[in-house]
Amino acid sequence: MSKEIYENPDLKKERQNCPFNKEEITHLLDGGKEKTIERKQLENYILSDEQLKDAVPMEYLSHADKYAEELRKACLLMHKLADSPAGQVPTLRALMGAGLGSAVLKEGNPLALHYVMFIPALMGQGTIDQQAKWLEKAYNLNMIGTYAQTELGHGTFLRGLETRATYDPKTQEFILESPSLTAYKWWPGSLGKTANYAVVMAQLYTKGKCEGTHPFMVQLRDEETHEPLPGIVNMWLNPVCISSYIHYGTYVKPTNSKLSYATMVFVRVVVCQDVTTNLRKAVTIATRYSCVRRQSELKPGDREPQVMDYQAQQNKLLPPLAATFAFQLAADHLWNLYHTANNNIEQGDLELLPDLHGLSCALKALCSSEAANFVEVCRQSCGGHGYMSCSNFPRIYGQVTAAETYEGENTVLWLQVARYLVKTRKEQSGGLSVKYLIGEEKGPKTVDTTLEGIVKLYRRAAVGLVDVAIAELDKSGRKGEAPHDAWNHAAVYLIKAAQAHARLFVVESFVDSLKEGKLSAPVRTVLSQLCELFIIYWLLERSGDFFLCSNLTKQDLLLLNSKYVELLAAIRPQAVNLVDSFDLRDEVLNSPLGCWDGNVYQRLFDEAAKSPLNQSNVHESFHKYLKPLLKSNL
Ligand SMILES: CCCCCCCCCCC/C=C/C(=O)SCCNC(=O)CCNC(=O)[C@H](O)C(C)(C)COP(=O)(O)OP(=O)(O)OC[C@H]1O[C@@H](n2cnc3c(N)ncnc32)[C@H](O)[C@@H]1OP(=O)(O)O
Ligand SMILES: Cc1cc2nc3c(=O)[nH]c(=O)nc-3n(C[C@H](O)[C@H](O)[C@H](O)COP(=O)(O)OP(=O)(O)OC[C@H]3O[C@@H](n4cnc5c(N)ncnc54)[C@H](O)[C@@H]3O)c2cc1C
Repeated sequence: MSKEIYENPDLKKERQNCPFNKEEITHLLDGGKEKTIERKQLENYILSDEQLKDAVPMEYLSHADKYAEELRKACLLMHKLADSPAGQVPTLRALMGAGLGSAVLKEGNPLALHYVMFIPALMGQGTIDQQAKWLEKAYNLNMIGTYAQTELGHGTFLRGLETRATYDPKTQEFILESPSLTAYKWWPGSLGKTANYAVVMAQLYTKGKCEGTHPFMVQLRDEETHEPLPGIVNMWLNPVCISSYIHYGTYVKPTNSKLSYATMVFVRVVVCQDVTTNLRKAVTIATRYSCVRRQSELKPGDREPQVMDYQAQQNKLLPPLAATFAFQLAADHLWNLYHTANNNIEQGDLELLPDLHGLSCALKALCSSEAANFVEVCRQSCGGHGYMSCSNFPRIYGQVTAAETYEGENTVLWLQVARYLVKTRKEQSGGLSVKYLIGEEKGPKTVDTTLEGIVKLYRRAAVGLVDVAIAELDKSGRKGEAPHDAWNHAAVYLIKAAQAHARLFVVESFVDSLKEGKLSAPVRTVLSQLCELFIIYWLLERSGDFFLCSNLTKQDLLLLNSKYVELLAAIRPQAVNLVDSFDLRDEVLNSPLGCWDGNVYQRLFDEAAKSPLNQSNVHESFHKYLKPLLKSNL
């Protein structure tokens, strides 16, 4: 007789009479029906392998054992690549980030940097000959690389990196050295124990002149023994300059000195998608749990309600739910810009490089910071159980907050965006992502609170805040301040302008995607409600920006607040159906709170029982420490 599949009755009720086709949203998020089929086949292929399952929860292993266990599984995954039903590239993409990969490698993939930074650096900056020499070796895993840029003393200020690569024309070699403790490469993933090669960013010196930071291929460890090569600690020999600009001993300047930063741009684009995947996990866990959890008393004398029925809980969870769609659609637009810009750059056309740099900085900073805030709200919305390690919130939060720092610390990236906006506004130039700075909203500044009217408010705020920042810079200039001082003293305004620019891009991506998308009426309805909820939410959160730059009134704000709470109530009944549409398997969620069947309490209990401390009634430490204390009559 088939085993009855348990489904929490409340979740079961939530799923009845869903007014839209969940699979249609799944296909939209996957990029089409075929992609969904491919993803599910790959998930089955990976998650059915018993050797990839953890014998004990990772949190109970030592640091060294965690590393060894993750490396064991990472290597096993690489062996499985060849037979993957989805092909190598889609499989690698799925295994590197917060999705399928995190279901197997819960503490992180020791080989991630090899694929996410080392190989892209070779592809983006290596010469044809260098690619011929190294790419096949890297793809065949005959070498494991990392991307070593950050030093103990410098991570942000690349022009301040201390590692030097001095070209010796006699031997036609580069001597790499870390001249000081603060020059030691620090932070690069896999550098400690896994990688035997690295792309090292170093200041290139030739003929006594510093030509700025350039990438170098450096062998770190013996390919057989894995022992660090002699002198690897503070003097690295025999590196090779990647995309060498040394031609017969003479340095030839690249067409754009920032092309050596291209790998970072690529990862910033990828990070937007990855933090969105993590946010989707957090929202799914919190939403399902909030429909299983019953607590307190809403109507006196009634049964304890599902906590999702509190407006306060909806206010916590529905904006992040909407954000997962907003960030996904914006990341898709950015990805398309990346491909267009990269294809142009390969033809020598660098025109889109500033747009790509500006937008990738803006979106990486916005998606990572907003996702981090939203993940924490999701964690808090689950009360004490959200605080448990097994809830998976601590791990998700750690991964998303890391993205606020790596690949360019967010504040620094916001200032890069501001630099790009100020320059664009002043030159009335700029391409794709600042089109509205040129064609700013003309006409009366009256406010209408329709979707189109709200988008116009975002445009006014984006342009207006750039103009406020420029006015601050000009005011400082008139007081005789040097440009760098004026820039520093306008930082608060500059960052506000950059953030408003990023939010406008996300809002327009969401609205445009719904306009252009071939969606069924029911899906369009629910996604339009999420879109309107999200853009009103952000407006209410940042109302000061809008008061500063438009004729928004107190009445308008009260009207928008009423619209907001109406939308909370309208979307509430579809919350579980929307997160079900993400189609995230329990193994990917890796949380008793978010499991599809809602069997939360039994799974929490089973997780607690796995703790080593719960394998005996009295831990040995009692006899060593506590018992003597109890007897000591202090
Ligand atoms: C499916 C897979 C999922 C994977 C999941 C993700 C896993 C990710 C793992 C990542 C691990 C982490 C890796 C790292 O952290 S690697 C190290 C990252 N470090 C950084 O990002 C450093 C940040 N700092 C910088 O980028 C630069 O120092 C900074 C831009 C801040 C300043 O550089 P610089 O001082 O040289 O430049 P200026 O500010 O003076 O500007 C000069 C002009 O150059 C333009 N510019 C600057 N950067 C770029 C760029 N990257 N591309 C293009 N153009 C650039 C800038 O706009 C100026 O132009 P104008 O003169 O025209 O204004
Ligand atoms: C999980 C993780 C993985 C990483 N992986 C790698 C890797 O694989 N390879 C690699 O090379 N690096 C890696 N890094 C390092 C990462 O790239 C750096 O930490 C990051 O670039 C920030 O630089 P920093 O640490 O020097 O911070 P700092 O720049 O020292 O930041 C400290 C403070 O100074 C502020 N600040 C700095 N400059 C300015 C400015 N111009 N204006 C205003 N404020 C400023 C910052 O906003 C911040 O508040 C990783 C980091 C993390 C957390």
